[in-house]
Amino acid sequence: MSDSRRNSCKINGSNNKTPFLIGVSGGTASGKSTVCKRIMEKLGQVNKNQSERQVVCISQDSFYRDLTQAEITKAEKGQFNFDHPDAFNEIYMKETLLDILAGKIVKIPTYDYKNHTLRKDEIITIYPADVVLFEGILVFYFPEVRNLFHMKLFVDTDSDTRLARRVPRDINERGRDLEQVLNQYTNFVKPAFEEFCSPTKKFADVIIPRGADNVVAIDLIVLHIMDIVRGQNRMNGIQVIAQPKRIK
Ligand SMILES: Nc1ncnc2c1ncn2[C@@H]1O[C@H](COP(=O)(O)OP(=O)(O)O)[C@@H](O)[C@H]1O
Ligand SMILES: Nc1ccn([C@@H]2O[C@H](COP(=O)(O)O)[C@@H](O)[C@H]2O)c(=O)n1
Repeated sequence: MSDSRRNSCKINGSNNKTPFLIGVSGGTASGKSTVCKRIMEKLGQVNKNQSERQVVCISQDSFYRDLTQAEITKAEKGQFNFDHPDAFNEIYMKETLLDILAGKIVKIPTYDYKNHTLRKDEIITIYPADVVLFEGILVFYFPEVRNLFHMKLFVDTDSDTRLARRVPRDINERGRDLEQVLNQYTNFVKPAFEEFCSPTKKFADVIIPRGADNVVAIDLIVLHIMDIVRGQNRMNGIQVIAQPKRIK
């Protein structure tokens, strides 16, 4: 990220500052969303509505590409590879992040895991924020996306734990059955993690072992975010809710 991109820029006649953009990657069910939630909680953002938030979180799943009918039929049998980079719309992802960095208001569809489609009727509006978290399995895979982040976090949770979390989540929340979840995991999720996601760990600035359980790491990250945002004189509404314990 060049210094010029970090600095204030003039968009639509008003002075907007570039949000601090944080990428959060890690394998499926490693705790990416939970880590983002903890960061937002500690920055006092959770009980605010979207337009008032100074810290917002976006999922890479909103950038899955539209599937053909034949691909949807495969997906319904657990035979479509959602863990391969080709499953994503890289251009839309990059352009959206560039718009966010330019201080524009962006509208992003939510993702419907039951039907394998983007929910164009359920749109999240992202208003200019001080800090934007972008989480997903392959957020560091695409170089032009990766290079946009000011800070890169990798949530490192062992694969047994991740599978043990994914099975009940996919059955209870994503409308899958056990056989489908295990087949998809064995045929696509695990091999793609090893080929595409795990190698991107080397790009991370901070690796968070054990995800949201790692309170020390999350507190340090929150303090760093505070320092950066404060240094840019952009502390409009952020306040730290939980200060880390100091060593006496
Ligand atoms: N530290 C944790 N301890 C226990 N369960 C967790 C923990 N972190 C996440 N989970 C659970 O595991 C599942 C996946 O977590 P999530 O944060 O959504 O992962 P990801 O965003 O990486 O897919 C969710 O059901 C979540 O509640
Ligand atoms: N229609 C879909 C789309 C994605 N997946 C799986 O979701 C995983 C990514 O989300 P996490 O919250 O687990 O990071 C990814 O591993 C895909 O396999 C899906 O099953 N169906």
